[in-house]
Amino acid sequence: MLGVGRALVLSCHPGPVVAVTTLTLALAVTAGHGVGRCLLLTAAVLTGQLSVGWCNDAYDARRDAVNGRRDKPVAAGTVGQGTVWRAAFGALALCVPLSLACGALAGTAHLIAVGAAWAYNLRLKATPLSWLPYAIGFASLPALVSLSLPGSPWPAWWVVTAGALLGVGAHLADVLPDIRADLATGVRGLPHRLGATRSRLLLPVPLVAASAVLTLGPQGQPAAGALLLPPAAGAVAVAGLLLDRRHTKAPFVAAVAVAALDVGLLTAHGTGVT
Ligand SMILES: CC(C)=CCC/C(C)=C/CC/C(C)=C/COP(=O)(O)OP(=O)(O)O
Repeated sequence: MLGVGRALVLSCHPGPVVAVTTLTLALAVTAGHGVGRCLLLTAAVLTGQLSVGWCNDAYDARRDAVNGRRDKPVAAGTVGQGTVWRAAFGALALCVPLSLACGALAGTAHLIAVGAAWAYNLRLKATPLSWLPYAIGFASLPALVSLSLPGSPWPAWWVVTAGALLGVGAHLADVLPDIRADLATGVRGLPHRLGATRSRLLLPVPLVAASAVLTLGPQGQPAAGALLLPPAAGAVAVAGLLLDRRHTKAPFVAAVAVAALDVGLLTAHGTGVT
């Protein structure tokens, strides 16, 4: 039983689940939500992320086994594929009412993103549009947080644009370590089509652009400290790329660190998300 629980934790893509859920909580606090609403938003995003992560591992089990992925519990035989599918649908069944409890528009924005992420798992990750579900997913988070405020205000264009750019960066960073193994099993998303070298060169671009949009987008003169954000984002992205020989997840950790810096800027300057 303990073994199955552990395998389910490892199978849900725990790193991205924790990162995306924590960033959403930080955004919710920044937007001025109370404790109860922060917990509801966090629960909606957590269940969505769990459903996406489990669906990904259950669907990819055969491919992961061919690639000898011992880090994948279903492929390694530690947990049954059916168990992980049931977990994915169970989490999705919780995600729907939790999302809609955040508000009809807010919940719809989040559920479109979760649907796009399932479409990534089942089809889009092997197409030139592999980046799109990530862009939709990350752009939906400020939309969920903003539309869940009293009066359902629309999120500011710059926070949605920055979210979409961070999503594209997260996609490039997530795929980089697996490009060769993916190509061997016929997965040809955008980073695979660009190739490892061009994907590496491209990775800092959306991460720096996201930080620049957040710095320059809000009305008024940006604070002097805020102008340091885009170069800092570039430095973090390049550091992630330089460290990836020793730590394959370094580019993804760098992308998450840039997102955390971006949310930190919003919090520090009280800019909010609307
Ligand atoms: C807010 C929201 C809904 C965001 C979701 C964005 C999104 C499309 C996430 C996909 C996450 C995921 C399971 C990637 C695994 O990809 P992989 O199969 O290429 O990598 P792997 O080999 O490590 O499993």
